[in-house]
Amino acid sequence: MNPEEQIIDLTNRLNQYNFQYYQNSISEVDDFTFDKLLADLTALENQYPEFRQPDSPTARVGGTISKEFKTVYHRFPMLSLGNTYSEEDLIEFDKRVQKGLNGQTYEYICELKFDGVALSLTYENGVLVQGATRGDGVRGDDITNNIRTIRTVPLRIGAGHKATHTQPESAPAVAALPALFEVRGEGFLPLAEFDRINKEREDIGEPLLANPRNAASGTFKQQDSGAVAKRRLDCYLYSFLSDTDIFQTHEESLVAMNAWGFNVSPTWRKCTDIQEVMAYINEWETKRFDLPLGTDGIVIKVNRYDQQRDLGYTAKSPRWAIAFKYKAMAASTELNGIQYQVGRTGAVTPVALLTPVLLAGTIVKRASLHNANEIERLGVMMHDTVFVEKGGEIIPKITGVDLNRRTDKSQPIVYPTTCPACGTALVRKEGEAHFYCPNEQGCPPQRQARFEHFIQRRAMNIESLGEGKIELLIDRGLVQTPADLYDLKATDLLGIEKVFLVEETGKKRVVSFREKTVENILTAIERSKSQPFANVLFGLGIRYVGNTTAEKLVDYFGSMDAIMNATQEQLLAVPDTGPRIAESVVAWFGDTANQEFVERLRAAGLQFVGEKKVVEQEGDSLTGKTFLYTGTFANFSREELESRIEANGGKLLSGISKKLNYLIVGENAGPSKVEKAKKLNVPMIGEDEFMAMLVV
Ligand SMILES: NC(=O)c1ccc[n+]([C@@H]2O[C@H](COP(=O)([O-])OP(=O)(O)OC[C@H]3O[C@@H](n4cnc5c(N)ncnc54)[C@H](O)[C@@H]3O)[C@@H](O)[C@H]2O)c1
Ligand SMILES: [Zn+2]
Repeated sequence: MNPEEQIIDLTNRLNQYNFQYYQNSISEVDDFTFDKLLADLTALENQYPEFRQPDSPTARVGGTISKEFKTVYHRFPMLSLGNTYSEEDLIEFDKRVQKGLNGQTYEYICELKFDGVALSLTYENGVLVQGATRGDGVRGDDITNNIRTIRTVPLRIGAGHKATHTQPESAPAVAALPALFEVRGEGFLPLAEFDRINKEREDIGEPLLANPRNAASGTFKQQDSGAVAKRRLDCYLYSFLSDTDIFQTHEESLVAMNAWGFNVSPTWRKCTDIQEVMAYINEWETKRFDLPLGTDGIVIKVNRYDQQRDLGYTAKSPRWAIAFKYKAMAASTELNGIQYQVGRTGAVTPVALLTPVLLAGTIVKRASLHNANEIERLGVMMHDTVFVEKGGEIIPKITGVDLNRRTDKSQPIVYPTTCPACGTALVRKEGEAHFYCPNEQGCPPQRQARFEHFIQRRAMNIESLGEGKIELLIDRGLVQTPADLYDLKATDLLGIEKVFLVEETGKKRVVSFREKTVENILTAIERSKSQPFANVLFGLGIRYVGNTTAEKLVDYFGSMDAIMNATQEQLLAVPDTGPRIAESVVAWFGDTANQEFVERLRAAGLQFVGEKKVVEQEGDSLTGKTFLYTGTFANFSREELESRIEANGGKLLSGISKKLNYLIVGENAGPSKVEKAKKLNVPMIGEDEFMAMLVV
């Protein structure tokens, strides 16, 4: 390729990566590769400015705005940051700052570079009035409703908010706040929350989220803020902007924001020279893994605002700041074996067993390999030397094979064709990454996991049976299915015990049923009979039926019998229920073993009817008509709108199809829905027209 072709090629590739990253929350390459390509393009453009493309990613903030949200213009542009992976570049940056400031003294503030999504929050008279994404830097998406779900974001400043941590310096009083100001920060999904969501997804058979950053970005872009609230997003604020300057330095603004109740990470530090910056970088290289969120580097900012102004901006980023990015922590070690774990839904997950190696401060012995495709993609063989990396995630992953160190010892990995636990031939459905053991009733790990699912707090809440006790009951033949729990008697349990060998530590652990334990367990089992129906439905362990779906099904159908007898068609009418869920529910209740299981639970006295907000029939003016809505309404909340539709005999559909009779269009309607409705000639009505239909 000649330089021009190279420039065009790089421009197109980077624009495509940007599009996937910002629009679809997908990383097609890792950040290091992306940054390297961008640096290559910058160098080429400097050398051959005549070939530079008008849509070059080197001069623009990478994001875009989306059609689903209202577009808002930023009062102050939201820029990117220059970045580097090397200390030499940092020294260069420091020299540029020194030169730019003509010999004045200066200080830096170092902060962690939080790996999430840039957010801008606008406050008017102390009240949060707008929350937006960075978008293309000039315009962003208005995601105020989603940002309001973040508990640490104050909706009003000054009213009863406390600093998240104490700082020695004194901060200005809230009274000093200008009537209009903006704070900026990084929205993120805490690692523990990311883990929790993925466990839950694994539990109900959903594909796992790739990493916390992309998960956060995807979550902020969801239309349903109720769903957003369920993922406990968080946000660290790191910048304050207003028309009138109330601070002289960045440091003052951090201290004040914290004092006013904004969530400011306490990890920042003032550094008087670049050596101190280096020390900060070294200190946080491994310490950052103890933080509750993913970080990918540190940000260095000139402290004084007047000096920031003197240094100014490029088209894309401030000259007074730079990001130093850590290369992903990698280590190489030998792959000794693969453990194939069978989950509750029968999905087989390979886990790599490694020669223990030190990585980012912890000893790593296991790494995730996801599925058979991943093994193939990596081209990894048994006894290969592999690279393990710790990125934003908690579990390290294998990122590649050191082919230079492959020897005759390396053996192809033969993916099992039968279940490692029960020997049944594995199956793989079209379009699925996992192999499954279809022996749902008889496969021991599946059975065990079904119990664990059933007893969890959000299902039947019999957690006193956790930690090896279920295993023991199964072992002794006391229970086969969770329904058997309801037949247990004190005399069955008293005195049984088992000694487990804990693999990790090599120590023994005794699980025994003493009098007190037995009493607790039986009480919890008895109490579980009054757990709400939605918990029971979730506890059944139907694939794809998580908590939220269970609640929606219960709200819609009201009883177990109605759900058992529902056709796919009827299930599809439940809000947010697609064909995948509908099929899975019908298939599950069609199985005779499952039917018997359900009947035994009924006999045991579990709740089979929803504490239904019984929709009181108001009339039948909407009978036979189907509805869907988009946007927000002056007279109804979403819930009210839904119940009014039902109360008047109408049906809510989950998506736009030819079957839809009316799309009710509110304020801030989703343009994609409107477009689709137009395409399919679905009549669109406003709130007033809908209200008129109710009265008829
Ligand atoms: N893998 C991919 O396909 C892909 C594609 C596009 C972008 N990217 C990654 O994203 C980067 C570009 O994104 P960018 O333009 O947002 O730049 P950036 O993420 O490197 O830096 C700017 C951002 O840093 C964030 N930030 C975190 N902590 C901060 C702090 N303490 N102070 C100030 N800002 C802080 C802010 O959100 C800010 O917008 C690339 O360098 C690349 O690493 C990756
Ligand atoms: Zn099996």
